[in-house]
Amino acid sequence: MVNTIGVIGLGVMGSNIALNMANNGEQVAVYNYTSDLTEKLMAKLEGQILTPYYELEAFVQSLAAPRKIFLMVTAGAAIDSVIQSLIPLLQEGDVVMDGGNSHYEDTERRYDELKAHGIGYLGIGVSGGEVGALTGPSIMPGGDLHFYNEVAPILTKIAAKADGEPCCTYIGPKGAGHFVKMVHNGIEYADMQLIAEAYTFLRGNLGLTVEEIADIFETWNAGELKSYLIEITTEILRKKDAVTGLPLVDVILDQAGQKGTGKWTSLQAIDNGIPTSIITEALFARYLSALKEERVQAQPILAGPNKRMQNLEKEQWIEYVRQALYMGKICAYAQGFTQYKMTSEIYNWNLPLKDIALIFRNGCIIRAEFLNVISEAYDEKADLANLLIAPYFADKTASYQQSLRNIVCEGIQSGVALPCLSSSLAYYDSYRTGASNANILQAQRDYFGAHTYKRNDMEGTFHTEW
Ligand SMILES: NC(=O)C1=CN([C@@H]2O[C@H](COP(=O)(O)OP(=O)(O)OC[C@H]3O[C@@H](n4cnc5c(N)ncnc54)[C@H](OP(=O)(O)O)[C@@H]3O)[C@@H](O)[C@H]2O)C=CC1
Ligand SMILES: O=C(CO)[C@H](O)[C@H](O)COP(=O)(O)O
Repeated sequence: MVNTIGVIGLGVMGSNIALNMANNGEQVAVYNYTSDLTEKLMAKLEGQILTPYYELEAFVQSLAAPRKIFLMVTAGAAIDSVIQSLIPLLQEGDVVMDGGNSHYEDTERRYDELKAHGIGYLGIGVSGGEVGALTGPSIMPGGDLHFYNEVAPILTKIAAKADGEPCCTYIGPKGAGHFVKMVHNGIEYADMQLIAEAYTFLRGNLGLTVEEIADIFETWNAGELKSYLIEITTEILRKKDAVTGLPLVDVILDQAGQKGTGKWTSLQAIDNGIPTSIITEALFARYLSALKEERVQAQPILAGPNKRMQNLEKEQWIEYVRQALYMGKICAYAQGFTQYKMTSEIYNWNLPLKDIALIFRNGCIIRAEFLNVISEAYDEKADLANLLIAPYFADKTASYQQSLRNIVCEGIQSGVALPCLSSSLAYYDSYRTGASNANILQAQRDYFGAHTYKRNDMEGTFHTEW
């Protein structure tokens, strides 16, 4: 049997990626290091042909040369372990692809190791969740272009399509693909948290029911906020708990999980001086949510504002929330794309920002109508410093900033935390401030540590005997 591609790791994502490949005409060999998942997958096949292997060597030998192997295993040590088992079985020219959420620096290390053996290594960001893996994810491949070109016919076939184009494009060398996926997830955290805050305001400050909010989200999803995350949140809000009959969201414990990619996004930004405050606030919101017991204990101890809740005019304030959410989203994506731009310059990756926006239009978790305007902004000016100053976004924020101010002020006055909406406004206001207060910081640093400062009226470095 000669298989055209092999998939290792048959969990949630790997089994569906393998089926997606088979549905697109590939002869797919599958292997999992424990046999249970392989048997489970083989039992649920509906006409698709996958060929299972229970020994790694037989799996590798079944593949046409040069071999193409797609890993979809738990990120971290498991990937290293699989790679170490594969190396003695592979030949020069074979290509190993890692489709998991690996840290891009791990990908660079693995790339170097496999390159020394003449084996190609592609770090491939895959987004779309369980369903996307089967029906078409967004795919972000990084590594050597000639190795990408060998697997591109398969990857582009299995990818989601937007306007008939595959949501898969070559991202850049070495770890660039996994880097782009990592920041995608950071943006995802911010987008999710912004939606959660809009929900909080509609529910708490406007007193709307979960069903009413579902209807509002459905309406929003027909306009400029149209996105997968708004769409699924509408469905989530409509779901009733089978046990209590309550909206399911009302019985879900308010402690958010996370698997690390959002944290890595913030750490990378902090390490490299990239301002991603909204993304990081979204991460911290998850961390604070995890302190459930402490929050419950603090609730009766800590005072809130004296001000009583205002009776807000609903229709008007629903529109403010919509505009505030859109504006928050613009600021969060501006931060994520700034992280792409600045990191691309650090590594000399030449990341294709316009194409990244294009491949995010379908398949991935942050897919949205909005990505069309982002791609247009980079089409007009490839070296745009920040999305906020692109004409479309400058006009939009000019129209919507007052709504964001209204919502943030009302949240502050009523004692409702809106960390990402507030952070969006602070980012917007800071970015549009030509003369900031960093002069005070520089003076303080020079006062206590003789760190010196620069002047805005003459060249040179100065120190004052304060
Ligand atoms: N779920 C999602 O929505 C998305 C996930 N991802 C990423 O894709 C990757 C896979 O995720 P997912 O399919 O959800 O995870 P699962 O937990 O469902 O699957 C993990 C797979 O890795 C295998 N595995 C675990 N440890 C080892 C090991 N030491 N050696 C060999 N194989 C091992 C597991 O085999 P066994 O069960 O037999 O141990 C299983 O096949 C992760 O990196 C994840 O972050 C990316 C995009 C979306
Ligand atoms: O990559 C993904 C989506 O794009 C995965 O679903 C990932 O697990 C999401 O991150 P987290 O679990 O930290 O919320």
